[in-house]
Amino acid sequence: MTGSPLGLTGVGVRLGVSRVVRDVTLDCPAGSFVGLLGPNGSGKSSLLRAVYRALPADTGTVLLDGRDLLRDLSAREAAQRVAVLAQEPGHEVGFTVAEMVAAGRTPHHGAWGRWSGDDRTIVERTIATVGLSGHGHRRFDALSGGEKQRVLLARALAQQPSVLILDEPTNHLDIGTQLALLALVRGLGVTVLAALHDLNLAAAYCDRLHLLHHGETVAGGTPGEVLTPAAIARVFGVTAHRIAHPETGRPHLIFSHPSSREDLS
Ligand SMILES: Nc1ncnc2c1ncn2[C@@H]1O[C@H](COP(=O)(O)OP(=O)(O)OP(=O)(O)O)[C@@H](O)[C@H]1O
Repeated sequence: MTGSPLGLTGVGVRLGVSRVVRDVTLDCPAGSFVGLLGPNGSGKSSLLRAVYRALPADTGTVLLDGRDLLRDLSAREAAQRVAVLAQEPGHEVGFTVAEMVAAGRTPHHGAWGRWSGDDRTIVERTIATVGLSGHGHRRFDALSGGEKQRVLLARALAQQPSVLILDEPTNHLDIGTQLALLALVRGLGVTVLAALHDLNLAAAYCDRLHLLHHGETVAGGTPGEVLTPAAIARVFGVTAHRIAHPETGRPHLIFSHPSSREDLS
């Protein structure tokens, strides 16, 4: 792999007797937004979990800033460099927004380490970045799902990671909040590897895409290269018509409903 912040080579994950990820190789160039696509059960979350070390990879290597993330970095070093925003907004109770975001600093000084002015500045800045200035005192458990995801994004950014991992971060969010969250992440310029379900959101926001099917990468490249009607039919079993988005020119898919598919045949 090159000097990219994150590079996976031949990564495989076994769960019980099942091989759920097989020989995945991909590269996340600095500042890029890389999307992982695939049907339910295709291995997206398992692959991401292997990258952030919540699951063991039984084959392959993951290089982070040139170091072997799975073997050479301590848990704390890995936590300093890889931040995760998962699909379910948290259910943590009793914490304020500021306390939740402050937890992102823990890997940098340990649970009982000294809290510095820099930490405070980083927390305030990341709360502002996600548009929640003035909300630091609010109770996290009283926020809407979209606000919670913004707080959890701020917590991830407060880690000042090399790489941000997103696992279906916009599930359960309304379309306006989905767009706002992805635009926010994209505008940060951080290196992102994200599992996404919505192919059109992936086309709109990702620089590169990798399509997983039964745990294997079946296509990789730009949205235009990956999101072909043939690949969509093969992997998702649906008919898609591709147009250019009228504003951005990026690929945009329109799906046939099963009845109209029958009409077409
Ligand atoms: N603990 C487990 N033991 C055995 N198999 C598992 C376990 N957890 C998940 N799997 C299987 O691993 C495969 C990959 O699941 P994974 O959650 O990684 O896919 P995904 O692409 O993220 O799916 P989704 O889009 O539904 O979230 C699935 O077939 C799933 O049933």
